[in-house]
Amino acid sequence: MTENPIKMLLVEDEDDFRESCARWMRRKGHDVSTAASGAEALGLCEEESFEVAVFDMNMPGMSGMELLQRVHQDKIEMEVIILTGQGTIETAVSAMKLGACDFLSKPCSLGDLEHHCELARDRGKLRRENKQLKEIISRSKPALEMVGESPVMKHVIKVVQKVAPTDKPVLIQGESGTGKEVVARAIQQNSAMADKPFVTINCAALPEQLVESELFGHQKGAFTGATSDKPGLFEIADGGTLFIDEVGELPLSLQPKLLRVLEDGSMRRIGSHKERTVKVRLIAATNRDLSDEVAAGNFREDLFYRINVLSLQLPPLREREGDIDRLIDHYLPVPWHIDDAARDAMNRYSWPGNIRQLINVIQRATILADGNDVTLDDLPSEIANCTDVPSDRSNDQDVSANGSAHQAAPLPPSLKLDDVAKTHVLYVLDKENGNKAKAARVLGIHRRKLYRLLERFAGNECKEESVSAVE
Ligand SMILES: Nc1ncnc2c1ncn2[C@@H]1O[C@H](COP(=O)(O)OP(=O)(O)OP(=O)(O)O)[C@@H](O)[C@H]1O
Repeated sequence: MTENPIKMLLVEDEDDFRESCARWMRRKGHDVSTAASGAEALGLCEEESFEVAVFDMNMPGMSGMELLQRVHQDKIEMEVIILTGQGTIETAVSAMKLGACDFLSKPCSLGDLEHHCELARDRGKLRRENKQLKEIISRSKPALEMVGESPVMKHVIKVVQKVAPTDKPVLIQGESGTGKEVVARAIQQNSAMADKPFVTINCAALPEQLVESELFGHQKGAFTGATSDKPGLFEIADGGTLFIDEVGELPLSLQPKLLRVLEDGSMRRIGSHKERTVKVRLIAATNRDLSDEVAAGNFREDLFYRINVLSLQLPPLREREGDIDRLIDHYLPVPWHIDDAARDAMNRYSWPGNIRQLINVIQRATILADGNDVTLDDLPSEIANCTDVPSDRSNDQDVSANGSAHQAAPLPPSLKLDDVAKTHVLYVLDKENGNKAKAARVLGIHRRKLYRLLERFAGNECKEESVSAVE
């Protein structure tokens, strides 16, 4: 009995030959399905996936070659061996061109058939792994250095080291730009799955309809535009880690499907009846309070408990004592310097966009500065003119809405609230290079609310324009 059974499909119209091959392969421990025609074989391929298929070339109705063509067209993934009574070089070449991986002439010994099937299975496995690696390389970035020696960050690093070796789901919560993805990668790098896929998806960055197809894949024809079968990220991450960013944005309608795959690893591509099993460690992140979302009915309670087995709260940058200086030194390229006044201003500022914002400010400063010295003049005015006292030195300060110790300079009373909001929203959008999902996260509002605000601002502008035109 083999220790490594092949899941295979044998398509042969001659009943005796088909059944004797199948019996022999089953006795060897392989998982064999049989079909007496091409049409029957295609039906089976819709229900199940196979590692290897053996097609007889000469069958009434659909020939082995036509069947191979259909498999190729429908992008059914399996290794195909063609079996023929008249093994000519030309037929072999045509079959290979159509994607067959091997060719066997009848009569062949059953031992030969098994050997060729094993080779095909191994080749298919390598091909899939190769494809998977390419996907992962194109999606993933190298592990990033976690800068931070503040007591709160030392605590975070300790928790990361504790949770990483388990294969349990982890929920990372924290404001936008605090490094949730960096921490997710650190967890994966310190886990037993470090050399396995790390695949990411950001639910806020994708339209609702696309999230399901990205996560679970789809079958050809499942919806307009589904021109071929596509594996989902759960399949791509199989054996490794899936990082779902902004999990709070996951449409309510999709949440049962996520719960199911987390519970028993089973899932189906959109439009497919075929049940697939995956083993994936989930790391989810959110900049919202998910328990509030549960209370508001936007997030299923059972899913919340499922993903919140281990949780980690990332502190905002303003609460990381001493880390602003470390991050400035880390991100300021050699041979740049920053003067004390600029450094102090950066230490006073409350960084609503956290580390991401700090990196942008440094990049901007190195573009604007003369020579290699960053001064106050090279910082955005809200930082250069910031009069805040850093949170660690301001226990008796007022606490602003975003939790920072904040004493904002009063604005001229003549300003309308809408104008202030518009200026701030457009400023953040500009900072995020027009990326609305990111801007919404920095602003702490839902993406759809940002769209509504932008529409309103655009509407106001139109009204203003038409008013001045009338005037
Ligand atoms: N501890 C850290 N040390 C150095 N760089 C960091 C650290 N944490 C985050 N960064 C950098 O800050 C930027 C934002 O980090 P990241 O994308 O992980 O944040 P996030 O919390 O996932 O943001 P969002 O909620 O917007 O998705 C990245 O460029 C990342 O490399």
